[in-house]
Amino acid sequence: MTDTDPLVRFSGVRKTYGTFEAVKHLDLDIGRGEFVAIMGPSGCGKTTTLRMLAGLEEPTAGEITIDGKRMNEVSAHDRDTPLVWQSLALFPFLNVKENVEFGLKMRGVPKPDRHGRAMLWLERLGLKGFETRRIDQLSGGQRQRVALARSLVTEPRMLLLDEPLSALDAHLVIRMQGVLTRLQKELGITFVYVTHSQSEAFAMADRVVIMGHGEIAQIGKPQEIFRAPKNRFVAEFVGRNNILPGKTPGQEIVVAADRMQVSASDPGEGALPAEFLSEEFAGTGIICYFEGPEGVELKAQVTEDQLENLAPEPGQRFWLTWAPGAAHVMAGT
Ligand SMILES: Nc1ncnc2c1ncn2[C@@H]1O[C@H](COP(=O)(O)OP(=O)(O)OP(=O)(O)O)[C@@H](O)[C@H]1O
Repeated sequence: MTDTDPLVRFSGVRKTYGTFEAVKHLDLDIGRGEFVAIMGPSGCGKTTTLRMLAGLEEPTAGEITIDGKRMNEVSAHDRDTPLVWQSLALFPFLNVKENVEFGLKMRGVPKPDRHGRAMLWLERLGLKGFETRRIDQLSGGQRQRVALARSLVTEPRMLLLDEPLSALDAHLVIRMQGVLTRLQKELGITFVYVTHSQSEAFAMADRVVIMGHGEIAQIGKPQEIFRAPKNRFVAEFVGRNNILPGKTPGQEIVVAADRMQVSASDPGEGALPAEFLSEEFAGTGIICYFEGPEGVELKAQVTEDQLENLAPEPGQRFWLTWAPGAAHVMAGT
């Protein structure tokens, strides 16, 4: 094994429940120290994929290796792959420190050592002073940090996270995203993070795996997936994209909403006439929705100043244009 060999390899992995194929065929390498997010709509097989990596489900076919060793038959207990998930599963009858120490106790680490390591991780996660609190005396964000400390205290090579932030308020999600990315980079641990949230995946991951119907639809850096979706499924899932007919029959192009320009008068050839429908404030700008030719929905992101100048009224006619370089031709459906 060299450092450049992947830490994890899924080769032709399939998982069926009865006749239902939850994961059809998965080939995926995950590098050492990489932050990979697996994203996709509900039921696409992302949790099943993570559970197979954790050893909680056995693949029906194919092979999963960690560090080059076949893992298919290795139980969760005998793997170095703790899983953090939304429901946390902290022990309510143990206090904060006891929760963090639990994994070490199970591994027979002596008491003074346990104490020192638990305190170190509580401090790293900003939980100093909370050692003797009961779990029900903590906020959601604090509980999540206890869960992380509990998983990280055993210093695993890899941490698996299944929608760990989905129960938190929006402002806490942003803070926890910062905590997670900082920890991951500092520790150099591999993170495999399952989420249905594009903003979480794109904000944190080095690479994003988009899954649909038990298969990988695209793997790439967040920007690649956003700017160059491979097919309609990815383009629609990522959102804020316009999918338009290309120059040749059957071809489709994608233009991201932030690359669409809106004019109140017809700028000439190539402009798409569109009726204004509504607008939506979206943090980074304002998304304007239009109805284009043949009822197709179109989106353009504008600034507040632009919106003020356009002063669009529902039903009003506008023209949408984009620079030639802004259109990405999709490879397939
Ligand atoms: N134990 C099981 N028995 C039968 N079917 C299952 C089982 N576990 C999962 N499935 C099915 O497999 C498919 C994939 O499930 P999975 O939990 O991996 O999806 P997911 O992408 O994580 O979805 P979500 O975002 O809703 O959690 C779903 O259709 C689900 O109903």
